[in-house]
Amino acid sequence: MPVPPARRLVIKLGSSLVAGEAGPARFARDIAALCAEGRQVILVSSGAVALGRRLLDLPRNARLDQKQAAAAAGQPLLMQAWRESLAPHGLIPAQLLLTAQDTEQRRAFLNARGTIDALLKAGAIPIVNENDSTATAELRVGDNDRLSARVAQLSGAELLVLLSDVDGLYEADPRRVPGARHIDRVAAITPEIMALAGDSASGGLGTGGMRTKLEAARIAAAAGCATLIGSGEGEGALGRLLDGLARGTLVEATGSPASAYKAWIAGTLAPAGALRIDAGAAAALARGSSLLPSGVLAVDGSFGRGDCVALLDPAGQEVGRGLSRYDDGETQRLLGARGADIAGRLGYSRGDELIHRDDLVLR
Ligand SMILES: Nc1ncnc2c1ncn2[C@@H]1O[C@H](COP(=O)(O)OP(=O)(O)O)[C@@H](O)[C@H]1O
Ligand SMILES: N[C@@H](CCC(=O)OP(=O)(O)O)C(=O)O
Repeated sequence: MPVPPARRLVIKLGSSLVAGEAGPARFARDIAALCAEGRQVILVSSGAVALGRRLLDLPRNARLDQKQAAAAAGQPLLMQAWRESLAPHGLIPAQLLLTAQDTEQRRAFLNARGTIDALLKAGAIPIVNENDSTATAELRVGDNDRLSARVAQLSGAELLVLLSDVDGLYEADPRRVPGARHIDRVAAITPEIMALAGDSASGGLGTGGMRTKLEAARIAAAAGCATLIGSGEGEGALGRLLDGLARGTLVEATGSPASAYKAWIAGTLAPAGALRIDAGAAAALARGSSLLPSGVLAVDGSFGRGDCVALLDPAGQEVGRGLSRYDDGETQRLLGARGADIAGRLGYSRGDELIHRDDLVLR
């Protein structure tokens, strides 16, 4: 099965793989090989609850508060296991504990995105888990399949790999129906496809089963990211899956991460304010440039960093919209400034552009 090439990948590893006997060490060689090829790898690792439950001797059917306690005790063990696995390959793990809010609220989303970008630039491997110990019932994503899809969305990944104890989607749970047929490729997550998926049956370690994997694939697809569901069992499983040597289920993406991100800016956001720009700036934007402070004449409305603002030309026509790097007060102080003046005027700089071209959509 040909696997789409991806520069940035999110790889999610289920509890049964990470907190089981073999631990995460068997993935390290394949992760190192991906990095050596110049690919950017973000891991979403489950396992904190299972490891902590063992350490604290809590029952399998623990209450929510006991699971939260288990996650608090297990998370350091999980990171220790990853550190010991990655260090021999010269790789540095970095922990990110996210809540649902971090992936849904725009400012938190952009913050998490910035941190992941900075970690990848510094050569580290971001290892994400949900912040289980403090997330309340209403604020939880609840399973790492969906969390990993949110991470794929916020990091602009092209491929989400869901590694589990099963080599993809079957027409029925193969643990319950031994002769069930394997499905190689899914063009879209329709209700008929969703109906094939059952809950977790992996001896009580996993959360969500195939259902949450398909929900994750649907979120990822809408963000322009394909999903590959496969087995992570055995040495070299990740490499074999990505090389098309082991079977899995590929769920296709709709469009690209960049087009999905721009559609999100253009369609889902109501602008919080507006920037009146001059004719030169409007022409530069049409040529594909970012918006610099020197082309902005006036600031309307009240907006924060990361908020969406409309861009109005001298005739008052909206020529586009984008996410502002500076809030309304900062933007006001930057009117007419050149890049080099920004730090002088504000005492700091978040970059020369008011709106970077990647965060900008023209009408
Ligand atoms: N249609 C299906 N195809 C494949 N697996 C299924 C299906 N329905 C339910 N499952 C179950 O989903 C399990 C994988 O999910 P889960 O136990 O949550 O794993 P993980 O911990 O890796 O997230 C499989 O072991 C399998 O028993
Ligand atoms: N955040 C939890 C994992 C939740 C979860 O989705 O588990 P799994 O189905 O094994 O990927 C933990 O670290 O134990």
